[in-house]
Order: sequence, then C-alpha cells, then structure tokens
Amino acid sequence: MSMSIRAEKISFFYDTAAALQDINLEISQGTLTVLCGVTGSGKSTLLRVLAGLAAPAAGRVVYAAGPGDEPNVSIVFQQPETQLFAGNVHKEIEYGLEQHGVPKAQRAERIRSALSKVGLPYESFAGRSPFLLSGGEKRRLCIAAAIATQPGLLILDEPTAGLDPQAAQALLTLVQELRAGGITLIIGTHDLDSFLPLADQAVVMSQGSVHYDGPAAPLAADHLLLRSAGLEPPAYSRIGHRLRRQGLLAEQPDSLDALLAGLSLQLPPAPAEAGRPQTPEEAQLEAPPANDNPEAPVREHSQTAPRRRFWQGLDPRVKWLGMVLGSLVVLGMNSLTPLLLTAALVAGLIGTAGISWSRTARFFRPFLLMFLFLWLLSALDWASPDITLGFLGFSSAGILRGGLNVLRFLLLIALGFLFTETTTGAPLREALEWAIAPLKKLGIRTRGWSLAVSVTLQFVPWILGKLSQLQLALKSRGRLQRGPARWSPRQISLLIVPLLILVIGMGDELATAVESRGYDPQKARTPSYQLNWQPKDTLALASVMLMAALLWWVSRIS
Ligand SMILES: Nc1ncnc2c1ncn2[C@@H]1O[C@H](COP(=O)(O)OP(=O)(O)OP(=O)(O)O)[C@@H](O)[C@H]1O
Repeated sequence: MSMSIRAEKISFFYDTAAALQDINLEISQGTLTVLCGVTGSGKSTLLRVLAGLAAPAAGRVVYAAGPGDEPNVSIVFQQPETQLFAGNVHKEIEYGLEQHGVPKAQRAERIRSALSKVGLPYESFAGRSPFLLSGGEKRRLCIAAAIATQPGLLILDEPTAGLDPQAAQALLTLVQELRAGGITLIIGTHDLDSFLPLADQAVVMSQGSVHYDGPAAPLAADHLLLRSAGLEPPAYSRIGHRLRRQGLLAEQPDSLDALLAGLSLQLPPAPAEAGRPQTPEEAQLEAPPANDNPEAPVREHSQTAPRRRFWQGLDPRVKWLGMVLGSLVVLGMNSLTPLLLTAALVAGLIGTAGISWSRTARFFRPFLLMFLFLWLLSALDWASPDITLGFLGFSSAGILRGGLNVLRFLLLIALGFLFTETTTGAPLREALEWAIAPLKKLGIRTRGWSLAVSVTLQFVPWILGKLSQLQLALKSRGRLQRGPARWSPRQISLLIVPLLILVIGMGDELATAVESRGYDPQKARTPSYQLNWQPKDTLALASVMLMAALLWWVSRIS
C-alpha cells in the first residue's frame, strides 16, 4: 500500500514570522523525493505539515491511498534520541502498533519483521533499553517503529546526520529497500551526495518557498540553480563537470558510481601500472564497505575497563541493597574507628570500580567546603571554649561530634556516588521498581512513580551532558585554559538561559514525538529492563552483608 500526497498553497507561521509561503507540491506514490535547502529554509516545518503534525495557516494537504487503504503517514525526526520513551525496544515499537489498533496477536511478528528490516535482530535487541543503544541503533529503532505500522508514506528528516559512513551506507540501502517495497518516501536532507542519485523528485526550499521542484538528476547537474539556493552541488557532479570540461569524461555523471565507471572507460591504465596484479591493500581499498548489509549489526568498540565492567554487570538490586544496608550501618555508627574503617573500605571500592580519583575529587569538592563550614559551625562554643582562634571559640566535644556527623554524611554521599557511577539509567530504574514493588500489595500505585523516576532519570544525564557541552562551547570562545574545567559564577549565569531553552525544547520534541505515535496519556506504561540475578550477585551480596555485619560489630565494641 502506497500513498500520494499533494500540498496546495500551504503557508505556515511561527508567531507572526512566515516559515512557509504558498507551497504547492505533488508527490506521486512509490517515489522517493529529496527535500533540500539551506539551514532555516523551512524543510523541517514543511515535513511536519506534510506529516499532519502541524496545521497550516492557509492551504491544505491532500493524501490519497490505494483503494480500500487508510492514509497512514509516519515520520522520523532529526535527533532520534529525543523520540524514545519506552522501557525496551519491543515496547517502543509496540506502542505505535497499539495506537494503530493492531491486534496483540499480530504485534510480535510485526515488531520482529520491522527490526529485521532495519538490521537489528529481535533476539539481541527486543529486551534492551532504547536509551542504551548507540546513535546509529537508535536511528534504526526509530525507523523500525515508523515502518512497523506499515505506512504508505514515510518521512525522514536528516536521516544520515551524525552517522558514521558505514551506518549511513546501511541506511541508504534500507531506504532503497523500502522504496522497492512500494512506500512513498520524502527525505529532508543536506546530504545531496547520498540522496540525489537515489531520488526520483527533488524539491529545493529557499526562505520558506519552493525554489525548484522537478526531477532529481537534472538538478544535480544544475550548479547555478543549486548555488543560487545556497547549496553546494554534489561532489560527483562537480568532479564530473571539471573532467568533462577537460575532455576526460564523455557524460555528466548522476552518481559517484557513474563517475567512476565513466573514468575507467575514459582513462587508459598508467603504463607502469598496466598488467600489474592488484596488491591486497589495493583490493581492500576498492572493496565495498564491509557493512553494506543492513542486517549486519553496527560494529562497536568497547572502551570499558574490565573492573568497571564487573561493577556495571552486577545486578542493580545487589547495589541497591548494598547501599541501603551500608547507609543503615553508617547511620548507627557514633565513634571514629568504625567510621574511618568504613571510609577506607568505601575508598577501596571506589578504586576497584575504576572511577578515577580526579572524577571523585570533582564530585566531592563542593560538599567538602559546605561540610567544613557546617563542622566549624557545630563546634562553635562562645561560653567555655577549649580552643580559641581570634574572636572565635570552639569546644573539643563539639569538634568531635561535628566531625563524626560530617564523616557520616560524606560516607552516605559516597555510597550513593558509588551506586550511581556504576549503574546506568535503565537498570537503576528497574531496580527502583523492584524495590518499591511491595507497595503495590498495599494498594499504592507504583507505576506513576516509576514513570516519574524514569523521565527524571532520562533528563538528569541528558541535562548533565548538555551542561558540559555548553561549558565546552563557552570555554572554546574564551582564552586557552589548562587543567580541569571549572565553573565560574559568570559561566553559570551564562548557562542558565540556554539550558532552560534546551530543556523546554527537549520537552517539546518529546511531546511531538509521543503525539506523532498517537500517545494516550490515560494509558499506563511501565518501563522494563531484564533483571538477571547470577551466582556472582549472590556472592557480592553475601560479601556486602558480611562487611556490614563486621563494621556494625566494630562500631559496637569501640
Ligand atoms: N519553534 C519555532 N519557533 C519560532 N521559529 C521557528 C521555530 N522552528 C523553526 N523556526 C523558524 O522557522 C524557519 C524554518 O525552520 P525549519 O526548522 O523548518 O528549517 P530547516 O530548513 O529544517 O533548517 P535545518 O536544516 O537547520 O533543520 C527558520 O527561520 C526558523 O528560525
């Protein structure tokens, strides 16, 4: 089932500024259309209007499906990471199917087939958290979620942006397969080199209007037209143009392959080279990319040190229990020896978890200053001081009591630090669900809680990531500084506004993504991560309990 689409005199405004003006388009069924234009020319806005996600201020969009078919449009936005919201890959895709009324019995097969089309094997990916996939895998998952509903029209906004060459090549192959399967495709892109050779139709946008609408091949060769819209012609076309002027090529190529084929016809082999067998290195250089096959998973390099892997591999419930048990024991300690012993133990654990000392120091620095101040405050004694510093007086008992409290709090924070540094978002969330599950028996609804925690947890690493990106951006515009990045009050004040805008923007994108998949806020969703208790977890928990008991005993006898 395929669809055609027609835009009639479309205009769209953001507040009062026109983003689209008088757009007329006709896209035939089963074709691939490339929508290009410089940044800000209106591509994303037009794609959203064509997908029915934004209503035009004037004009209309007309969809036509085959006889007996409902028009069904799917869109995959830029930045796929902002579109994911479910607890695992299976549920991420199932969500759209549910909204489209696909019966439960048919969903698993549809999900399996969509994942296989984008080269993510169901067995390896279905249970994984979408947030823990690589960028290329997230992109494929979004496309799988979009095609699972069997749309007649699929709209992709910047599908190759940010992908490595192999992942981009796999995506191009997937696009060709989708088109061969009869889907109508509209692709908004800056990547003319990749998409123009595949396209039937091309639309060039300029300042919210259509600058060119016609067949793709002549557009690639029309450098004047492309440049007048601010676009650089594809490299194969520019090279072909130059070679033709020098008489080295007979025809203007319409793809890189056509250029290479034309060259090999035109150029005789160099005399010294003629007849020489190809070396293995040359053969390798000329071979097509190893990952041409979209079924092949994207190769990934893991830089994780073995020690860190051990900690991250532990069942998160062991870490939750360890943190709770450790915190209870620490709270019960009121003498120095067990607290110092625990501090040494926690320091050792931080070391074995592969967390660098500079990272630890950066984390604790703000707490140390605050606690030092609190310590001094709790030791102040004006009436009968044991120690005097100028006009300030401190009592020895106050110093000891304050010191113990400070140490206790620092240890509690250190346990939390150890836990969150070795546990990523989804397992952490799942362990929390497990911990609060008994509340369900008391009739308390825990799904809302876990969803709130899940959303918060998704935002926290994202906000921290954005913060360090913003800090780097600020730093790159200042003078060269050595040493670790520090926060200055001025930097913080400069970051607040962009950070707020980013957070609001992300909320907006997420809301639109959810809406585009037919989100119903009344429906409860529970995120999931496959908890997997292994013998090593039992061993780790036994060690934690033994250490906690030992420390408790030391605190009783000292
Ligand atoms: N939410 C918004 N509020 C106000 N103006 C907006 C908003 N989104 C886009 N615009 C403006 O509308 C115009 C078209 O933006 P659009 O995102 O459609 O461009 P684009 O061609 O997709 O750009 P890019 O290639 O950078 O993604 C731009 O001038 C942009 O500044």
